Amino acid sequence: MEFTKGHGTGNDFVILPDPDGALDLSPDLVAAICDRRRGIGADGVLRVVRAARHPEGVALAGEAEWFMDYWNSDGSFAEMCGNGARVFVRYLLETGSAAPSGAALPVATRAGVVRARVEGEGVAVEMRHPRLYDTSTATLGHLTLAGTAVDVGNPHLVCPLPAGLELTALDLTRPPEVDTAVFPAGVNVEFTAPGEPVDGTDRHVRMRVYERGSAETLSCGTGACAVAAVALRDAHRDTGVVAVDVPGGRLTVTVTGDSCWLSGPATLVATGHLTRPALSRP
Ligand SMILES: N[C@@H](CCC[C@H](N)C(=O)O)C(=O)O
Repeated sequence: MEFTKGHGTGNDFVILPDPDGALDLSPDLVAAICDRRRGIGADGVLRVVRAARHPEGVALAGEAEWFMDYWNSDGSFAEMCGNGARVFVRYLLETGSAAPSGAALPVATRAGVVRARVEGEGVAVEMRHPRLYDTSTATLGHLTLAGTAVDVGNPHLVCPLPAGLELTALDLTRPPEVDTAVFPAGVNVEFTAPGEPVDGTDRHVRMRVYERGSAETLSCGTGACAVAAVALRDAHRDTGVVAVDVPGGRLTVTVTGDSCWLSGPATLVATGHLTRPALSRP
């Protein structure tokens, strides 16, 4: 099985080309591939399938040639992955699976079709417009934080830290406790703190994230969109440009009345051959 490894601001993925949807990918195999000691190691897997050849992509095949079949590192599915979509597009272009053009490139996902464009070294993806829909809490040990629930195709809970508490002080080695009545399918939890002003942006936020299905990651694109939407709401704005610093770098989110663009670096770092026996785990 051929693979490519790539990342967007440190959110890393194993990319598996499977144009005809012939690969027998299972949760166990995904978890084995993502294992950082016995496998290749990644936050998730991106299977590259023709939309027409994937059961969840076929209805979108008229709009997009390729379906991003995203899996979390524990072998669970997610509806959407913002950094994954940016790396997926980089892969399509670098392998010649899609032709570079002035027009935005459509990609089918479980959350619908997203459109992408190359911006120098980076890739920008037009995401679903974030929808703020509830309030809830996340608990880490003795610390309970209030937050805003945001739908970006997948679920998020954005929790600003109280003044005086630093992001580095949080222990994210364990999952935050969340209200399963509000988040029956689980949730990605972002912890945020304000950043210093950044030229060309309206807001600057720093964040750490505990991802559903992947634990703490260095970056989360949908999470950055959720964080930007909450930052703009808190500034009494509907639109604006927000710099979101994640442990793996900087993402920029541009929210207009009807669109939300996520941009940042997207890089391919290696290709190789995966042997299934080598992935067997005790
Ligand atoms: N890192 C991703 C989000 C991946 C999916 C998430 N863990 C979930 O289960 O919803 C991103 O960049 O958006």
